[in-house]
Amino acid sequence: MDQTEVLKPQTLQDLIQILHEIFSSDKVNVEEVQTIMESYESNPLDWRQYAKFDQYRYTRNLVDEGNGKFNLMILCWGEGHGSSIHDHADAHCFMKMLEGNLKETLFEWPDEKMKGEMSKKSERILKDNQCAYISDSIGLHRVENSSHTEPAVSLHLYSPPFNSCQTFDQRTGHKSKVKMTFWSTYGVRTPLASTVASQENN
Ligand SMILES: N[C@@H](CS(=O)O)C(=O)O
Ligand SMILES: [Fe+2]
Repeated sequence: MDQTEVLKPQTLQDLIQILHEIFSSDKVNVEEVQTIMESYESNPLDWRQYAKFDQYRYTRNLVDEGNGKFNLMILCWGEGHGSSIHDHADAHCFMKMLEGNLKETLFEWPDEKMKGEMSKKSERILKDNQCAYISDSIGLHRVENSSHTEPAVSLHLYSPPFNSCQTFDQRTGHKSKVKMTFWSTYGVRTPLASTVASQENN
């Protein structure tokens, strides 16, 4: 057993340091990462500086760039917020609950030749400190905070990092490529002006 497998991170900073050690090797052991992420007991004092919500949709807030090996981010889900059905660009995706609950619905990849309703594989509720794992070989998912009264906060690790993915229309299976952005980086809100300006220049 590696040393990292027996360490329990006491803080988010601790967890980040352990993740750096794990990912410095070329082979990722999915179970090891999942166990370490699950063993961190969420303390809002560790992460509240990153937890920035939007009124209309879930936000993605970058916490650490993992020496180029992974992106670690905090996602903030207001009441009723949810994602589209999407893939994960051939990356490993770990998703740990920091606060509240999220519903994850798994879907099969649609058959390119056959249009029609996408098939649901399963669904589950992710709760306190639980860490889920998904990759494109497992399938596609939609994530939702179905609570009308409680927000939810989750910690996501993607390796290798990516900034676009595909989203899918549940009724037809039709896919589109979307760019993903950060609402904040290292606790600082992404300037809106820079995005607007660069779009105007194109
Ligand atoms: N993969 C999604 C979040 S989730 O629904 O798993 C994202 O990075 O925005
Ligand atoms: Fe996802």
